[in-house]
Amino acid sequence: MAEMALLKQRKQRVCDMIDQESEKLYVLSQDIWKTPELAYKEHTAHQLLTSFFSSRAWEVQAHYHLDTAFRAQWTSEATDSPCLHVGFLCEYDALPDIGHACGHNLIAEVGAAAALGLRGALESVQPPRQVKITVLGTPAEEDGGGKIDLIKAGAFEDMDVVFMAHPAQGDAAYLPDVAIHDVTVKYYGKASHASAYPWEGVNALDAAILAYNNVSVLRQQMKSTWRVHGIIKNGGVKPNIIPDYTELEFYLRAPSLKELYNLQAKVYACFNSAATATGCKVELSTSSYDFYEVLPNKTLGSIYLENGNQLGIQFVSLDKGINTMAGSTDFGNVTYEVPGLHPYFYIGSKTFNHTAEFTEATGSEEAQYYTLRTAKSLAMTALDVIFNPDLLERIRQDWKMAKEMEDIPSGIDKHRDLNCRAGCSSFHIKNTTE
Ligand SMILES: NCCCC[C@H](NC(=O)CCCN)C(=O)O
Repeated sequence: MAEMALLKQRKQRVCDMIDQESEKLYVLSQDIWKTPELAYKEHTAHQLLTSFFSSRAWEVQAHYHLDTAFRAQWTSEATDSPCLHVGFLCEYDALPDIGHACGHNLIAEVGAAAALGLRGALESVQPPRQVKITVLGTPAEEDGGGKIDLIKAGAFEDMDVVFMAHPAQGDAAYLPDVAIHDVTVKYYGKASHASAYPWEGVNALDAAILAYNNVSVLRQQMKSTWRVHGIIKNGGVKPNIIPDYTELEFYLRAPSLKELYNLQAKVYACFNSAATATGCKVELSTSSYDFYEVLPNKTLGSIYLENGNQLGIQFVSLDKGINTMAGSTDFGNVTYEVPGLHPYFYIGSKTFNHTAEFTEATGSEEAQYYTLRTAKSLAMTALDVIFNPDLLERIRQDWKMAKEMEDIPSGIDKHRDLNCRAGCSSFHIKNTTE
């Protein structure tokens, strides 16, 4: 009973600590929201966040493996037991033209607030074992996948559990974020005067249209959980010049890597056959890592639900979920490295991510109550893991089982691109350290 009472006290300390910092946390997320920056170019956000932690006596490493990534760390007083390492992730990249329409400014705030709250609780009571808290600033979720660069740099190697949370239309401990593969399709033909001697041309726009229509007819054979969506970025320059170059961009998604690989082969056949039919050359390339699906962790999810319920969160269940199909996130790749939890949280608006209306909602004061409540729930979940060693063992068991369910197709070098196996001619990651 005493232990329970103590834990309750510590959780209250988490909430008090976050409430004490609410003003500064709001300013932090507002300043990020007001200066939307794209993937790998989040220089202002990086500066705001590193200053935020440096001014609170965290050990900060700016430009951590990436120009706009950072690491902030705090370790409790040393005891003789092995250290337990908890990670909180901050995202802060915006979308082109519509700013923070996915609320990554609030993701950063949640990560910062949860870390402050957990540290506050641990400083007020000596934990039974040494605890290290790491806040990782992970740029470029919307385009490229900064977390994967950090995985490859070893940033997650000794973490025991990692948390973040994402704004949405309701609260859910887990949504099935799916695996994704991006591909850019370039067709090369031969220009000619479209009226005088069209027969001399090789029409790259015909190839693009055929490719798009090939995918459209493929849809009737696609599983309902697969997604293929794309745009034509370049369709030619003038009607009287047979296009000698066209460019398309597609995202392919599936609930698992195995299915993504299967889907990719089918869609690549659509692109290649359009080249054959028109006599064009085709080049398939990507500038983003493949994101893996987010592996669920039942134990972490149930602890989070308990803590969220204590704070009055009304969770939606998957069957009545806000949306049983989520998007994709490079947090999925992180869950293959370390047990993780990536809940969704209501921000006071039913508008949809990636819309101008959601941008307004993520910059609103109303979002703050929900954002801080989510941070409290995450930090309280971390406290449960720290003070109940059995939980960590169960979390690890869940993680091992989830990974075994989705053994990555053999021969795929983890966190490289599936393209290597499916005929993609080039794979170049936009990486500011190059
Ligand atoms: N390489 C493209 C990645 C697109 C990621 C993008 N992510 C989000 O919208 C955040 C969803 C959070 N689960 C997507 O289109 O899914």
